[in-house]
Amino acid sequence: MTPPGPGPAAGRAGRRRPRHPDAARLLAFEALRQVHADDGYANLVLGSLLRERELSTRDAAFATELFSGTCRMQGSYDVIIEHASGRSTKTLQPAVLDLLRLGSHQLLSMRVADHAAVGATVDLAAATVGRRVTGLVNAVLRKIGARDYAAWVSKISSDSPDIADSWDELALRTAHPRWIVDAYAELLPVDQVEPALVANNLQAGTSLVVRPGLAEVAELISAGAEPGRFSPYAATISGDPARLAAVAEGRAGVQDEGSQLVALALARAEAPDGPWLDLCAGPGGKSALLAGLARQQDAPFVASEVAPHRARLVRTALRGYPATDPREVIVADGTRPSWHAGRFARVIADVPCTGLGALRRRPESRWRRTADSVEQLHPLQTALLGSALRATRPGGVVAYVTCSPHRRETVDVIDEVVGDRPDLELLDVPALLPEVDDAALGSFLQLWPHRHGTDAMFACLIRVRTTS
Ligand SMILES: C[S@@+](CC[C@H](N)C(=O)[O-])C[C@H]1O[C@@H](n2cnc3c(N)ncnc32)[C@H](O)[C@@H]1O
Repeated sequence: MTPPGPGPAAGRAGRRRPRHPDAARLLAFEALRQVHADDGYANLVLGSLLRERELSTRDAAFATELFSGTCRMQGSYDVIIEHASGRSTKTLQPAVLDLLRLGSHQLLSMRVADHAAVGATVDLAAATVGRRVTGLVNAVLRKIGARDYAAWVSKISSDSPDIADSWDELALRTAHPRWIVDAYAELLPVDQVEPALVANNLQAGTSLVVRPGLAEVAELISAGAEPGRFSPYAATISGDPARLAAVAEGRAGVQDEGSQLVALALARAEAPDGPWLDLCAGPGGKSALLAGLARQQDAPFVASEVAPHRARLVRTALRGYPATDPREVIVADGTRPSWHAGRFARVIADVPCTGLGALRRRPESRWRRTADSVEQLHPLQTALLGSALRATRPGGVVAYVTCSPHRRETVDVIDEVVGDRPDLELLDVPALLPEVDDAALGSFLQLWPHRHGTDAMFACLIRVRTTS
């Protein structure tokens, strides 16, 4: 990628007269400030700034990589910035820290020449924070540029008393907080921990889903998409999916294949006739697939969501289905249901979770979440699963789903809620998805980006027996 930016004079960045910052770096800086100062979501912030600024395709691609990559790598860059500056990042003005992170990403992870990375970041510092910080930014970035990323990791690992073991070194090298490395190490064979972490740093492709009964994969393929790997409803595409008529008309949408597979498993399980329920529906990806699958079985479908604005997104996701009953999408707290116990034949509880399985799509989230987030979510996850089970009729099936592989959000919740209750039976999820290899965690499904190219979705299917 050819970087926008200053010419050779930038090598004397500290002394020369600053230039106007280029539009791509300015956008990346403003987006980063919105994420850090205003708690914005990286994908939403970036999308809205790109729409507002109308950069050229090349500049938009540069700004996207600079911003998203900086968000993803920031914890490791902070360690490098502390070493290079000899001070804690807590003593730096937050906007200056963001400038140093952006400069670090250009120096250590993008193919931007050192003089251009330093010079353009100094220009950005002068235009945004003020000339008084340009000397500091220049000096720190020059030190950082003296080594490549691997050399910084090995220097810090060998110098630092903070780096206690090889997991710490792996955390620094792959830019993950240590608690996430520990969670992965508990879940995976030792030789797969690094590939799994590395996969979180790779760009996820755009995966599409066709709404059953409204479009066929063949239509997407004839418009330039490739067939998906596992799901019969999936296709992948490069470029803007909104250009496809099926997507624009709500007959297809963007959805990771992992999400498709867990919905498919629920639809394939044996269950009595009767209505289906999505207990935690917003923004509606799984609802849109399940609504089509339910229609194929002549089953009524209800999507329930606690947040009104997310319920509106569910309605939008379902807009392709003709004559959708307005009662198909309701706003309700799934832990205090407004429906009778035992009403539904199939229920999906895709509960709020840390999203540790979708880190490749949410660049900032690994640094925002903490080990405490996992504990904080646990009571809601168990309450929602309990509620899903109460909503299910005898013989019916509940899918408990997370886009996190963390044990506390998956197996521990099942153990706690299902335990050895004789009225509940765990179904073999991988057996319902024979097209997917290497995804069995006992009777549960656990997908992984490095194995399946999907998000790390977890799914458990539970049948409510007729008698206890
Ligand atoms: C992981 S997301 C669901 C994703 C969705 N199934 C999809 O595929 O698009 C979890 C959802 O649960 C909702 N939620 C949180 N607490 C809830 C509750 N008590 N009752 C119902 N929904 C809840 C959140 O607002 C969020 O939209």
